[in-house]
Amino acid sequence: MSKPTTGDFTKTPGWLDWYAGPSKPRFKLPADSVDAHCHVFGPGAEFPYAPERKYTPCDASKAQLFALRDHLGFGKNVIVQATCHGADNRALLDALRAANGRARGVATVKRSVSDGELQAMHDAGVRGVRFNFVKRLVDFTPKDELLEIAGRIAQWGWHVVIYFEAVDLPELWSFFTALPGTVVVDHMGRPDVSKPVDGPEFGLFLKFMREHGNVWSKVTCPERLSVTGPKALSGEQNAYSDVVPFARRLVDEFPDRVLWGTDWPHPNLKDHMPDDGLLVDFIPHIAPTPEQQRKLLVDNPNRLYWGA
Ligand SMILES: O=C(O)c1cc(C(=O)O)oc(=O)c1
Repeated sequence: MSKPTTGDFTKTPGWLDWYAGPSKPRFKLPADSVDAHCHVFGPGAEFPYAPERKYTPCDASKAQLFALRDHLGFGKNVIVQATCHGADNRALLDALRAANGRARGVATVKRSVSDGELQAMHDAGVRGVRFNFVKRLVDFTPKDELLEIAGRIAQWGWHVVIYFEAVDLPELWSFFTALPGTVVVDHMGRPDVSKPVDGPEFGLFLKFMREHGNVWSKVTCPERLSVTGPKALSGEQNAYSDVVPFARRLVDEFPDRVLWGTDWPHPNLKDHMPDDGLLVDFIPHIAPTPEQQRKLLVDNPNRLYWGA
């Protein structure tokens, strides 16, 4: 793979670039596996970062993403609009159009988006919108605007992706449970994995999924959630073992409503950048059986994003 570039923008101080030269995973992904959470950044010279962004990344182009897909052994990608592009979805749409049907997208839109723009996004492969409640990433959007968007996108059969911190779930509960259609949670609702998996915080998330059959979860981002590691570097085959019980609980209890993705190029990591090959080797720890692996990597994402 090529190396990350800086483009015309100055990166946020301390920015960690994606890992160049990831290892080949030992875990062999089933045929037609989907990396169901990843991003493209710019390149900034072609697709400028949004003025309202909270960070400036290194570039992470569609060609680099597709090279990683092929290297790791995925068949397809779901590309999620990154907050550094705000509601300007041009980089996302460009990547989707270049993917020859091998990528779907999740966009970020404002109330001012027209039906014609939504249709063009659908034609390019967008199948959802992302609502972000992580305060370090976005400014607040009024809930009535989000509900209006959620109502409009239903015409195209799209779903809503939500990103929030576990501590904020109680306050967001009534809004989330009022959302129509399928709702996909990013990164397991960001549990504090130093708390018990059977404790009240993760218990509330489990209740959310148990009581609402329309709610799915990405069992992603161990590199973000882990407190004690070990890190996915230097050939480590048991990376992020403190995150395993949380992800495994979701895969065990909701095998038909979980998705997995790399989260490449891993925005805003502070401590280290994982080797994406070793991240793939995390999968059999959270989905030990071939049936769980097939649902997580093949059946669920293909059903949700390709209608298969
Ligand atoms: O935790 C994060 O910093 C993060 C940021 C973004 C984004 O900026 O879109 O997306 C993610 O999935 C995770």
